[in-house]
Order: sequence, then C-alpha cells, then structure tokens
Amino acid sequence: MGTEIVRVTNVSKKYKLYKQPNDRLKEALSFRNKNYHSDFSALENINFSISKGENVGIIGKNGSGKSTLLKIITGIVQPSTGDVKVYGRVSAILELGAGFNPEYSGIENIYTYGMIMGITKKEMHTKIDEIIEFADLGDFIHQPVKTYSSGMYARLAFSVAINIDPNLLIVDEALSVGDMGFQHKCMIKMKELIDRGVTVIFVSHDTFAIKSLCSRCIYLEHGKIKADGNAIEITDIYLMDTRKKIYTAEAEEINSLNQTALDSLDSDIINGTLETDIPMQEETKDSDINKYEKLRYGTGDIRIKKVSMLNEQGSEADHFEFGEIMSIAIDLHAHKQINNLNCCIRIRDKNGIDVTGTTTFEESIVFPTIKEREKLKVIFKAPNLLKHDMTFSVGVTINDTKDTADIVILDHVDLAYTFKSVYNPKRPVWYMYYQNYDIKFDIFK
Ligand SMILES: Nc1ncnc2c1ncn2[C@@H]1O[C@H](COP(=O)(O)OP(=O)(O)OP(=O)(O)O)[C@@H](O)[C@H]1O
Repeated sequence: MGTEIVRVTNVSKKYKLYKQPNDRLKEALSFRNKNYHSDFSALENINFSISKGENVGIIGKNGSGKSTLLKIITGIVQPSTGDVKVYGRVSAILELGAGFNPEYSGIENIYTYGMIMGITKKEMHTKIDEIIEFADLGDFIHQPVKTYSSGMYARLAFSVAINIDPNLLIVDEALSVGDMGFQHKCMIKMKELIDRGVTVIFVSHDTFAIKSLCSRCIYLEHGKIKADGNAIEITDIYLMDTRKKIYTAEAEEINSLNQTALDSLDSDIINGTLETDIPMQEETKDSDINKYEKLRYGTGDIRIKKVSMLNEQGSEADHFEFGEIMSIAIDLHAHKQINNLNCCIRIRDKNGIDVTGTTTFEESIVFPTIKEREKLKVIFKAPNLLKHDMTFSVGVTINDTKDTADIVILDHVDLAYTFKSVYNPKRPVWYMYYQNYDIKFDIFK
C-alpha cells in the first residue's frame, strides 16, 4: 500500500427535505422545535482510502451520491457524520463554473483560482500562458465568464485544474460538455498526469473512459458502496445491473400483458436473476468457465455452451498472426423458441476497451425460428487485423432482436475466450487495429 492521499471514514450525508419552500423558515422559528422536514440519506457509511498514484473511477446511476461524495472530499459540502482526510494540493473540476466569479474575466478567474489553491502570483505567471493556450478560448479569455457557454466554462475549468500541478485531480463528468476535440485533448492530458503520478478521481457514466483512465472503480448505489475493485470488473458489474434493470422492466411489462404466457416461464427468469438450471459444460477451458459465470446474465432462453477460436486448419488456437484467418465459433442450445436470433461478438483489449465487434442483425443475417431444444453453431470468420503482442478477449451476447428498439438479452458472457495477436515480421501492426487504406499519390513539378 502506497502513501495515502485520501481517507474517507464512516461518511454519511443527510439532506433535509422540505415539502414547501417556507417550511424551512417555519422550522427555524418554531418555539417547540417542531420538524417540518424529512431526512434524505444521500450517502451512508462510506469508507475507503486512496493511495498516491491510484486512479479511481466513481460510477453509479443518477442520484447515487457521486457528486455529493466528491463535494465532501473537496470540502465544499460537510458530511453529516464521519471524517475525510485529504493530503496535498487538490484540484477539482466539479459542477460547471463552480469556483468562478461570473463577473471576472477568464484571466482574472485563473489568478483567483490559483490564489485559492495557495499558489503565488509569481508561480501563476509561469503557468498562465499554458493555461490560456490549453483553454483555447481566443479573445473570450478577456470577457466575463458569465458570457461563456457551458463548453467554454468547461474549457477554462479543466485548463486551470490540470495546469496547477495538483497531487489529486478530481473530475466530475466535466468532460461531457466540451466539444469532441477538447474532450480528446483532456483525456490525453489526464493520461499524462496519471503517468506523472498524479492521483485522479474521475466520475463518469462513460464506462470506456473509466476503463481507459482508471485501474480501480467504486460503484455507488443509493448512497452506499456496492462494489470497489478492479475498474474492468466493476464497470462490467455496473453495465450488467443497468441491462438487467432494462430486462426486468420488460419482464414486468410482459407480466401485465400476458400472465398465462408468463406462468410457463421459470421464476428465476421473471425475477431477472437470470440463471437457468442448465449448468455450464464440459467443453470450455476451466479458467473460462469461472469467467463465464461471474458476469453472466440473460433470460436463459438460449445458452451459450461453448465459445472457441479456430485457426485456418480448424484447430482450436489462442495465438493468431497478422492476416491469419480466425474463426470465433459459438455453440448454442435453445431452451425456448427464439424468433429473431441475433448473435453479437465483441473483442476487447486487456483494459476492457471494445476494439471491434459485430452482430448478425447488423450484418443482415436472418436466422430461421430456432425451436426449443435445438442446438446450433454460429461462426464469425475474419482475418486477424489486431495489434501484435497484445492479448484480447472475446465476449458474446445472444439477443432476441425484433428491431433496434425491441431487444431481449437471452445470454451474455464477457471474457468467453482469450487470445493473443502475435508479431508477424512481414506486417507488424503498431496501432490497435489495422485498416486497409487505399493510398494514392500525385507528384507535382
Ligand atoms: N442540496 C441538496 N439538498 C437535497 N438533496 C440533495 C442535495 N444535493 C443532492 N441531493 C440529493 O442527493 C442524492 C445524491 O445526489 P448526487 O448529486 O450526489 O448524485 P449523483 O450520483 O452525482 O447524480 P448524477 O449522476 O445525476 O449527477 C440525490 O437524490 C439528490 O437529489
């Protein structure tokens, strides 16, 4: 365990909720200390610590307490109970414009922010050009920030926050408002800071951004920590929960529409716990079976029995050179009739980032109706165009897809198979994915 930079101990936050705006006043003036409010628990007994150099994503659905937690860490909001310790210079990009004086110009706000952070005017002089250049606001830097759009606010806030050499950088969803070019610039800059050893706490709904920036992730649900651990695993659990919720909602809808049809379904399926009584089988490698079950979900109407990768000779393989034909073979076993089968594959890098993938639906492959108890094999065949010396995983989702708005997840497996793209001296691939370019040139004299 490295040097601790944040320690949050038994932190809870209760907000008083008043039904009427004047209830607050009535309560304050009440002689008999009558209560006009109800308590709302935004955070409950939160405990964690973050070590120097750790990069922690915070995820959770709207209202789960993410912003409240960041505000408590930065000292903007006091916890109702518990204690927070933060060591070093903290730079936070919280709600838009928080900390800016709307009447001041961009430049004036930069200096004020620096002062609040305890940075001398002299030190700020050495940083100001870089901050202005990064914000790229043109002449607006001399205008009062009240005239800024939300994107311009974000540019200024981000630029100041990252250029004052923080020990701890806290970013709350701020990137989502900037334009695409600026978002990319910020991600690169944040990676640079991370490489320099800056600790980052990053709140986002964007699981890809969390996976690419953070090694650890804390998942908040209803103001409590639901999970804390490896960023890839935790973001996958979060995605699983959000998808399960969608499915459960669908099941409830079916319930009200067709009780008789529902009676024939397994109760686990209706509850959205989504396990069937058919155990995962024999054929798969032991290590894969464990990974299979961990983040598996779906109605279970069809089960993925096996996922394997085959080389051109038809043998199972887990190493593929550039250009080598690889086949992803998926064995399925239907437990109910499937009207609109859709097989989806995705290939992820070791950071959990989806690199490529496709679906039979998008490829306009139409399956006949799959009958109960039918078995089938679906094969996706393509040359390996992935970066050499990198490992990848294959994930598979089987849906019943009538159209893009009507999708039921039948079985979903992350990490169904892992393989390595190996160096081919005839054609190394230096980028994540090779794209065949049609290159032409003209020489002008
Ligand atoms: N000042 C406040 N007074 C009363 N309730 C509040 C206050 N601030 C936040 N809350 C409530 O606390 C809960 C947590 O809010 P918070 O903004 O921390 O959630 P969040 O996870 O950041 O949500 P989002 O993803 O929408 O930003 C919400 O239900 C919110 O309505």
